[in-house]
Amino acid sequence: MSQPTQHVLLIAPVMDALQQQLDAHYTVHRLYQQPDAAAWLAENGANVGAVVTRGDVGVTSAVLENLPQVGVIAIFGVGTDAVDLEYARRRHIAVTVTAGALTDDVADLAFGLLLSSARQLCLGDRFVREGRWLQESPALATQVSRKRIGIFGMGNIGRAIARRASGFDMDIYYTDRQADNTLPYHWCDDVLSLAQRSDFFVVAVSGGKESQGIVNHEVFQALPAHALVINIARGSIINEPDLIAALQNGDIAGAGLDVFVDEPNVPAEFIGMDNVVLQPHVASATHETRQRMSHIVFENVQAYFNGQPLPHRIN
Ligand SMILES: NC(=O)c1ccc[n+]([C@@H]2O[C@H](COP(=O)([O-])OP(=O)(O)OC[C@H]3O[C@@H](n4cnc5c(N)ncnc54)[C@H](O)[C@@H]3O)[C@@H](O)[C@H]2O)c1
Ligand SMILES: O=C(O)[C@H](O)COP(=O)(O)O
Repeated sequence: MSQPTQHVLLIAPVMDALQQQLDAHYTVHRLYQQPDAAAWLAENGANVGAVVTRGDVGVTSAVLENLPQVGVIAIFGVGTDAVDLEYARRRHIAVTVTAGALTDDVADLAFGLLLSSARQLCLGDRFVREGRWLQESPALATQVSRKRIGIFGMGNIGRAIARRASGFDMDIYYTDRQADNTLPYHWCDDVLSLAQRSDFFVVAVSGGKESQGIVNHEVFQALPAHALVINIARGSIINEPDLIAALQNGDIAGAGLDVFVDEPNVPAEFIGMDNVVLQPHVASATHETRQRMSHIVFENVQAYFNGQPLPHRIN
């Protein structure tokens, strides 16, 4: 039986420690460093056994077309929206993710954004640094405890956000593809009815074609004017021009955003708004979690080349 080739194709940079570990065990090719990626793929693609990529970058089917022997796509992350899973299935290419490793950190950042937005932590910080406290009183902010939180997407991260919200005695509403009757939270039939019941509206649904732009003008109209919108999932889920308009028109009170449509480009309108808290897609970016994610990616690549079952396979 022929063994898979021991060549790894890295689509985008990942943690240095993971790159070093891959380099130590395999021949690693960095597609993002190739001046002519198409020419490189045509010449060398046949050798590649494993693809390593990030959730936000994925790998195109056009690249995979050039990799006839590839058997695994190991994603450093949980988002699969940048990989055509149907195509991978047809080609019998396994897909692995780092599920479980990042859930708590992402939920923590969602809550950090929620608290920062409601309690105006960034404005308070600026107020102290600029010495304005010496001359004026700080502004009042918005209470979080006992308010209503609407969670769009009750998957691993949505559930972890709900657990945190329980600690704040919040009233928890959610929607997803289907209700989970084992959950002690209020089910909403759709995203609009969720919006109507949300003081805080948190986007934790997966990205991809099905959810693209689903949080749009209609949703912003359904939200109360005091609502704050938090997004730690994917920029593509929110219609960004609609969100900007809703903020400009006062249809909602503010937003806390870790993800954007065209990262790392962030619309100038957001940058100019004091009621928007911005983060550079760092929800899983702690030393502990990124190490765990690296370990999982390596484990899967190693299992593949050793002909063993892949421990974190989803497709
Ligand atoms: N900001 C970050 O750094 C970061 C980190 C990790 C994950 N993420 C994003 O967060 C997303 C959620 O992660 P997770 O671990 O909770 O995933 P998950 O698969 O456990 O949960 C996703 C949930 O969304 C639901 N869903 C998907 N499409 C839907 C639709 N159209 N309508 C209603 N519900 C729908 C699914 O049923 C599922 O319950 C990921 O897909 C990823 O894109 C972002
Ligand atoms: O780098 C990223 O995109 C996140 O840290 C993790 O990826 P994900 O959002 O696809 O899970």
